[in-house]
Amino acid sequence: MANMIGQVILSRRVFVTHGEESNEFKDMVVELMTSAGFFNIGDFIPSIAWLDLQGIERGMKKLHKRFDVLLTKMIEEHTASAHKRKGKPDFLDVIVANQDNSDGERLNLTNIKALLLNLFTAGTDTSSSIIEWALTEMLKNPSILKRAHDEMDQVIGRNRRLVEADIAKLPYLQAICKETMRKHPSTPLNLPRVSTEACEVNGYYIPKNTRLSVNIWAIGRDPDVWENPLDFTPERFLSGKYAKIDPRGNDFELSPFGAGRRICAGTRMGIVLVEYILGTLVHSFDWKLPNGVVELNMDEAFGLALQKAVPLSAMVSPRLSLSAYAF
Ligand code: HEM
Repeated sequence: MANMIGQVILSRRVFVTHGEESNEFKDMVVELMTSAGFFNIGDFIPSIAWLDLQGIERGMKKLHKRFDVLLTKMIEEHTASAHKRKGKPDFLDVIVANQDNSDGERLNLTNIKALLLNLFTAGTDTSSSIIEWALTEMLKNPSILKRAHDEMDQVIGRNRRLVEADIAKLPYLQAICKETMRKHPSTPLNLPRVSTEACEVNGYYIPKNTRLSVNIWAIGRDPDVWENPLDFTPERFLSGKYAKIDPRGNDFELSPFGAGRRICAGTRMGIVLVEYILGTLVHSFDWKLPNGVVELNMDEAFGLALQKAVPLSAMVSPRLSLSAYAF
């Protein structure tokens, strides 16, 4: 995931091999997302915030230093290879070229590092957790996996891998992604908001400066909105009353990317990443539970992102012709 975002932002994979560095990066993102979701007493009783009773601030500062080393290296390497991208600028080239905007404000190195950190962290853990939950649900419901395979065999066949252009012809795959975003939204409480004015919502008075969270997770499981909300039923998005519901911020029943002015900046990219990577994994492999495992653990771990408490383990075997796996 980080490598795909790296291609867009920096024109290169950020981790060349599956080694220590990429594992460390994943652990750092998970730590950041988990710490960001902690209930920090100091946020609610500001007079004792300086005590940092739970050590959350201390931990975040340590993590910040580790991210800083990684981002500094990425930016230095990008600057050194600028000559190779003449006429083909990437995201970071465009940002650097526009550091001085017309309002007289300047984007400094810290701002640019913060932006990269934001994109890498917001884009990786969110997308990968949806893919992991989708595979888990399919292993739990083999008829869904079979229907997805049948659709892919018809549209793509078994002699090549899925390409992005296939996705538009795979409505069942799209429905699986939507159903996963409904039941397992990767950012369950969205990002917090603060009310700039006092207001009333559904009869509740909300004073000015109140910190508010929208519980996307609960909305996705609300029986007043969804029939059998605890079931995993992608078919609900193929026909009938839910068919037109779209996750891109206009239908509030399903808003895994948030909504409004601060909606996820990577909504379109997130959807494509999830559909493409999940589609490729499902199309390319048969998926089975490891020998001896009969029941899947569906527990959720609390944090800013909704991780599986126990990572998915599965057995995969190839299902395409051998040549389809060649690079
Ligand atoms: C399936 C994948 C993703 C999901 C479910 C997701 C979800 C979210 C959510 C719920 C928010 C908060 C929105 C709000 O406050 O209303 C958010 C913010 C954000 N996301 Fe994503 N995201 C995903 C992928 C990505 C990707 C791929 C990128 C970029 C590479 C990205 C970049 C961002 C950024 C920069 C913000 C902050 C926007 C702001 O506050 O202005 N996200 N995302």
